[in-house]
Order: sequence, then C-alpha cells, then structure tokens
Amino acid sequence: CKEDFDPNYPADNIEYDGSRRILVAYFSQTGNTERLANQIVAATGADVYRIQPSEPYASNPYDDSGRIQNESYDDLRPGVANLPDNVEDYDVILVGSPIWWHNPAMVVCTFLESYDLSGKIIVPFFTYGSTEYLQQSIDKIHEVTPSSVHLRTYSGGSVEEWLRGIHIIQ
Ligand SMILES: Cc1cc2nc3c(=O)[nH]c(=O)nc-3n(C[C@H](O)[C@H](O)[C@H](O)COP(=O)(O)O)c2cc1C
Repeated sequence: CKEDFDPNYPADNIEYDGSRRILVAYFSQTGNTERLANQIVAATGADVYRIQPSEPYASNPYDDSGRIQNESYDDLRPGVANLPDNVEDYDVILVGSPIWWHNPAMVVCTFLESYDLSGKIIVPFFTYGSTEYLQQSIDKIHEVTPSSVHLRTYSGGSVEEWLRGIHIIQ
C-alpha cells in the first residue's frame, strides 16, 4: 500500500509474486544474525545458506578484531569455503551479516561478488551493536550488487510486517 512507500526504495512497490524463488544467505559468528535469518526463513519458507569463511574466525570474534578491522578498512575479500553453484537460480536473496568494523563482514561481499546478480532482488539485513553504521553497511551491499534491485532493510520490530511491507510475503 502507498503508506509503505519509501522514496529511497521505489522498488518497494514491486508486486508480490508467489512464484519467486527466495534464498536467505547469511554469515553469523556468534548467532545473532543466524537467529534473525531463521525468523526470515520461518516467515518466507525460503531456502537457507550459511556463508562459511575459508579461514574461520575465532569463536570469540573480538579475539580476531585486528583481522576483521583490516578486512573492513582495506576492503578485502576473504574467501568463502562453501560457495553454492545454484545461487543464480533464485529471484530474491535476503543477505544477512553482522556489522563488523563499520561494514558488513567482508566475506559476505566475497559471496555476492561471486555471482551475476543483475536483475535479482537483493535485501540486506544486519545485526549490530548500534545503528551508527547501518546505512554505510547497506550502501556497501548495494555497491557490490550494482545491477540488482534493492529493497528496504529490516530495522527492528516485526519481521513479518517488514517482509509484507516490501511485498516479499503477502
Ligand atoms: C570485531 C567486531 C566488530 C564489530 N563492529 C561493530 C560495528 O562497527 N558496529 C556495530 O554496531 N556493531 C559491531 N559489532 C557488534 C556485532 O555487529 C554484533 O554483535 C552482531 O550482532 C554479531 O552478529 P553475529 O552474532 O551474527 O555474529 C562488532 C563485533 C565484533 C566482534
């Protein structure tokens, strides 16, 4: 409906289409992003894929803070251990990440840049300590998927209401 219209995301006005194939692709180190991803899977019935870095992070990622800061600040692309070969079969990819040193985990960018996602609907979602770098993190996902259609990110509250608002579910 019109009240949902956000001028920053005109594509929010895409029609609902029940035939779209949906993938939830996420990276999570300490479980927060995974919990949000699972809520999105429950609401959409999407397939789910967890991005695994080739070189795992410390189970307490604060012990890897130097590496993570370097990857973010130097815009590096850490390897993905488990790149699926069917990502381009999906019409919608909801892509989740923690905010790590002011950006998405860079391994998420590696994942996205491994495919031709032109024309795909890409919906970023994040978990974070503060919203200060949320817009920058959204912008980073848009930057690495320049030919995709981008819908509004999750910003708290009901996951189902958000997904209805961007017409991914009815
Ligand atoms: C090394 C490191 C850097 C972080 N940097 C940020 C940041 O820049 N901004 C922020 O809001 N939260 C930051 N956080 C907090 C995480 O985004 C937050 O804990 C997130 O929910 C973790 O997701 P996960 O449990 O899925 O791994 C950082 C956490 C770690 C470990």
